[in-house]
Amino acid sequence: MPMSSSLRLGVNIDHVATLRNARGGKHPDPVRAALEAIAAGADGITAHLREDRRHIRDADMERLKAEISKPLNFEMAATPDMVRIALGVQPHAVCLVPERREELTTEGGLDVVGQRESLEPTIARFTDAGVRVSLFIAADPKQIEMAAKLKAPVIEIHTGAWCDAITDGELIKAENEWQRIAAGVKLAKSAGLEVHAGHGLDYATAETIAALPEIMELNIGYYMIGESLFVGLSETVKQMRAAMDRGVAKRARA
Ligand SMILES: CC(=O)[C@@H](O)[C@H](O)COP(=O)(O)O
Ligand SMILES: NCC(=O)COP(=O)(O)O
Repeated sequence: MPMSSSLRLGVNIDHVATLRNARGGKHPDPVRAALEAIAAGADGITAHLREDRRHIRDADMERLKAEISKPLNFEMAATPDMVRIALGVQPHAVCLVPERREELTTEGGLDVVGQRESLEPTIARFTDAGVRVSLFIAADPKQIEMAAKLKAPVIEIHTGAWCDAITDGELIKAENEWQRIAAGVKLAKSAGLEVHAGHGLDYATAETIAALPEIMELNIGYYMIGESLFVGLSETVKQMRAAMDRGVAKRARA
């Protein structure tokens, strides 16, 4: 079995839809991208149905559910309308994320401490419907402890601040963010949570974070879709998988 079998790669195809929507037509098709990513070795597909529908649309989610052979991770804000849509699609999992309409991208983690009362029944509804719930949170001990109390089986740690600090050359900030992530994933695992991570990852950061033995899944999109313009999506999936393998190999030596 390849080393990376313990670390799943979820490919986020949102930004194929961004490109499609730029001309209002059907090309490029995010479902075709999902099928190609799976053929190249992705373990699952992630797609974010934003309230403003800036990229993925309702019909994309329905087609993804019908056409892909691997688990669909449906990212969404925990609003009543989105809960209704997701329950209709019946994905393998939902990942509850914060959303602000004016943001360029998902800027931070969900405040599960502040939103405890509204999240509790939402998590229960999905759990009762057989849909796994993941909470997209910062690597903050209070948020992680609350996620465990809310009985969500999975958390996804928001890696955006760490990745941005690296890109911006802010080395002290990057190191602080990394220490927070490394401590957070340990705490989460010890609290019984399955730990995923994602946002802003590229080959180098995916390799680094893959070395943390607590992490079971990485969800990666924007960088991969960008890279695929140059080398194709299949090759990008293979290169990302190779980067993750290199990280997982470091687990064994740690
Ligand atoms: C929640 C998350 O990290 C991804 O869905 C990411 O947000 C990709 O979509 P956007 O670029 O629209 O934020
Ligand atoms: N949940 C994170 C995700 O799906 C991908 O984020 P990004 O790689 O597009 O930033």
